[in-house]
Amino acid sequence: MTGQPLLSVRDLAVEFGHGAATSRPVDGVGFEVGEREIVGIVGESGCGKSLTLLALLGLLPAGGRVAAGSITFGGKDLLGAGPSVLRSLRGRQVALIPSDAGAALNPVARVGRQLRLSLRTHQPQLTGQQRRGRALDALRRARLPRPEQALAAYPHELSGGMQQRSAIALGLQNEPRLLLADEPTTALDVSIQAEILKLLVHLRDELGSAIVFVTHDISTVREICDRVVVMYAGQVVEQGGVDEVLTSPRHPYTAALLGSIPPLGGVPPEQLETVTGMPPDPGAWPGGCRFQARCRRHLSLGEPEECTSTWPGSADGISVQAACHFPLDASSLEEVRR
Ligand SMILES: Nc1ncnc2c1ncn2[C@@H]1O[C@H](COP(=O)(O)OP(=O)(O)OP(=O)(O)O)[C@@H](O)[C@H]1O
Repeated sequence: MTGQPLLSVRDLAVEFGHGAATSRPVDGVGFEVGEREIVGIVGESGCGKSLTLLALLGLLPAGGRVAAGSITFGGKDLLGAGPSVLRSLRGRQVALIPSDAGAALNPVARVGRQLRLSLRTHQPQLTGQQRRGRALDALRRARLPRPEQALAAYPHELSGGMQQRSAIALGLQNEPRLLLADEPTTALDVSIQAEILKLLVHLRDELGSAIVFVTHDISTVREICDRVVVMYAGQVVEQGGVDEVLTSPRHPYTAALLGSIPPLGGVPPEQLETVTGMPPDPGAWPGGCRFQARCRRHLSLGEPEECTSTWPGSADGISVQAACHFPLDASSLEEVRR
């Protein structure tokens, strides 16, 4: 990344509960997003990806709080910003594309009305006719086949793919600088998933928006992202350029995730591996490296003491490139893959 990042997240921690019942599902997360970059956040279910995204928008679920860290967007401190500043940023400069468009769209309002209402909130200077024109443009940009009909439709009258495109239109119509997409394709058929991914890349190219893309599927990261942030048990365990991280992962967890998808352009192995075992619970993080109990490298090195005693964490609030005491190189990567 060159120049000032658009978004900088440092040492972010999210907590629930109090006293002995406190849990910290996001624990010291740090990464940056440059203008026009597509950054993928990837990891197994429950590792804290969605909470990280929601914390950026000040939209944590009830009972959740940011317990530490800083979030800077376009040079502005988001955590110190009051609710009115956050409200004006949300939707206008930062927009969220949810995983379940059906739930995100209002079921009792026509799509066109929802688009126009959001435009009225964020761009009150527009006339009614301009709002209608913008709404139609947004649906065209989101590649809805019959945008005029979609404007007049209720969400339930549209297919899942069309609903998701409408939700994307809602997110992009104010031309935000940053789009946050939380598993935007999980509810869709495989062929439609690929189209939506292509659409996101196209929107980045056309509107110049940066995108943070959350997924549990590392193969989609390979398709659309410039950089990747790999999360495990509330922390970032590896981050860097997609080509580098996905061809030469340095953290054993990234290598394990990659072992569960077919290799790019290569012959798929007879059996794809899954990461064996379960991640630890956010209310009881183990000391040292949290992946250690499932780590083949730790086992093959004779269970070194460092792995259980210290976390090779973050530098200056930004998580390190590979948070491992014994990062993989070409030969040890082969070893953990065998
Ligand atoms: N409202 C809540 N109250 C208490 N704990 C919560 C709450 N929401 C999430 N958590 C905890 O935070 C963990 C991380 O949640 P998060 O939704 O960020 O995971 P994720 O990586 O996005 O998973 P998924 O891919 O399944 O969406 C959960 O496993 C849960 O333990």
